[in-house]
Amino acid sequence: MNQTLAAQFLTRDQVTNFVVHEGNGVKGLSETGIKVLPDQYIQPFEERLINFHVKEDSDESIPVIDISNLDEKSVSKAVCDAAEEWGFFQVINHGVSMEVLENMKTATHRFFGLPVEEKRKFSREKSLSTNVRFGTSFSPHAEKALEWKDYLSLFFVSEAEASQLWPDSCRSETLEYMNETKPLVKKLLRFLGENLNVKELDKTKESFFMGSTRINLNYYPICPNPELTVGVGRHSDVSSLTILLQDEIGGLHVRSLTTGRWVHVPPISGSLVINIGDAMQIMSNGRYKSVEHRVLANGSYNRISVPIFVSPKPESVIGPLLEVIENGEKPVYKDILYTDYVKHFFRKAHDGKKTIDFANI
Ligand SMILES: O=C(O)CCC(=O)C(=O)O
Ligand SMILES: [Fe+2]
Repeated sequence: MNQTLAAQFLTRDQVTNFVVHEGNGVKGLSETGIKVLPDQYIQPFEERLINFHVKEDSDESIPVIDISNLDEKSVSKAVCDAAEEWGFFQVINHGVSMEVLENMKTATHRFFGLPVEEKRKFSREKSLSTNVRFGTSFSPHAEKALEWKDYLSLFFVSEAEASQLWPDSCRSETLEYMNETKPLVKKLLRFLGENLNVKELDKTKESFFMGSTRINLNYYPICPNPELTVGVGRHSDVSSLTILLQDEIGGLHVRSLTTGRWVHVPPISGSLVINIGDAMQIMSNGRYKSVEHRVLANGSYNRISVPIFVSPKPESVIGPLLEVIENGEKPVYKDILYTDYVKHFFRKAHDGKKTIDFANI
C-alpha cells in the first residue's frame, strides 16, 4: 500500500492522467492503496447492480451443458434451447484441457504483472498495430462514467503476425487457448446452424460465423467502493459467439429474458461460458438472443477473465440468413457491413442492448 501516492490524487485530471494516459490502469490505482473511488468511476444510480434485483439464491440459472454426451441430438437441443431462451450457457467436458485453461489464466496474470513501461508498449499511443491494444475501461473518451477494468485486446490475423506483435508474456498460451477452443466453436456453430436449416458450415458460412477472432485478457483489480461502480457496464457482445474463461472469483451477471432479473454466472472449475452475440442474433433473425450482461466490481479480490469473440469477417455483409427467411419468415434486420456495426459499438459507451438498433429494419 502506498498511502503517499494515494494522497496525491487530488483532482479528476490527475487520476485520468495516471490511469489512462500514463498507462497505470485501474490496477495501478488499486495498488496505490486508494481508499475512496475517484469521481469518474461513480456510475449513475440506476447502473449500479446493487440497486437491481439480484437473487443469488434464485432458482433461475443459466444452463450447464455436458458437451461430451454421446447423444448428439440431446446436446444439440440443449445448446439451441439455451441460445433461444437464455443467450448464455456454460459447457463442461468440452475437450479443452484444464492445463490449457490454467496456462491462459497464469499468462493473464503474468501480463498484467509486468511493469507499466512494458504494458505501455501496447497502449493506443505506442502499439505498433491497432490489432494489439492495452487499455482501460471500455471507451474512456466516450464514457461519462468509467469502468473498473484494464484489458489487453488481441485481434488475430495470423500466427506469424502474432509472433511479431503479441506480448511474449502471454502469446503462446493465448494462441494455444484459441486453437484448442476451435473444435468446440465449430461444434457449437454446427448445432446452432443445423437448427436454422444451415446444412453445413461451408467456407461462406464459416466466414459469416467465425471469420475473425478477437481475444481479450481482462483484469478487474480490487476496488475501494465496488457498490458505486461496475467492472463492465450493461452490454451485449457484437460477436457471433463468445467463449469466456473466468477465474473462481465470480461477478458476471446476465439479464434473464424471462424475468428481467440479473442472474449470477457461478464460476465452475474447468467450464467455459458461452454466449450469443449480436451478429448471431441478426443472422438468426432474432431466434438466438444476444443478452445483456455486466460485471460487478469486487472489494476483496482481483479477478480475471478471457473472452474469445468469434465474429464475422469485418468485410462481410451480414443479415438474416437465407435459410432462415426462405420459408417466408419476415426479416427483422437489414443487411449491414460488419465493420460498420463494430465501429458503431465502439463509438459510444456501453449502453445495454441499444447497439443492435443499428441493424433494425
Ligand atoms: O469478465 C467477464 O466475465 C465478462 C466480460 C465481458 O462481458 C466482455 O468482455 O465482453
Ligand atoms: Fe461481454
